[in-house]
Amino acid sequence: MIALAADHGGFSLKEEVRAWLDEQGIAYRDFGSYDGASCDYPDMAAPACEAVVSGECERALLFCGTGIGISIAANKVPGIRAACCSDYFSAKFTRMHNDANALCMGGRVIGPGLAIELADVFLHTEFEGGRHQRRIDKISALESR
Ligand SMILES: O=C(CO)[C@H](O)[C@H](O)COP(=O)(O)O
Repeated sequence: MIALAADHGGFSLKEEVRAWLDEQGIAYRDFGSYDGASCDYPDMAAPACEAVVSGECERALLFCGTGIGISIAANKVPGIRAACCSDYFSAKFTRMHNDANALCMGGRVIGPGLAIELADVFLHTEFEGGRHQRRIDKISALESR
C-alpha cells in the first residue's frame, strides 16, 4: 500500500501518478487533497507519513509546488526519511543508500512523465543495507536526542 498526499501545488501531479498506480495495479491510499483548492501541505503530509510509520503503508509519494515544503514537513515525523527528487539518479539512490520511505516531487518543477519514472524507480528499488544501515541508525538516533 502506497500513501499519496498533495497540496494544491502538487494536486495535478498526484492525480497523474495516481492514474499510473491504477494502471500498474499498485494499491494506494490517497490522503488528499482531493481538489485543486488552496490548502496547507503539512495537513496532508502528516496522516500520510503516519500511515507509513504505523506500517499501514510501505512508502509515501508526496507532492507540493516544489516538493520541498512537503518534504520538510514529512521529515518532522519520526521514522520518515523523505527525499525531494527531480532526477532519476537521486530517486534511485535515496532508496539504495538512504532507505527513503517518502518521495517528494514538485508539481511546479517536473512533468508527469518524469514523475512517473521517479515513482517507478523509487517503488521498485531496494535498500542496499551494509554500511548504509549504520548511517540510517545514526539518523534514527538523532530523532531521540
Ligand atoms: O511548494 C510548496 C511548498 O514548498 C507549496 O505548494 C507552495 O508554497 C504553495 O504556494 P501558493 O500558496 O502560493 O500556491
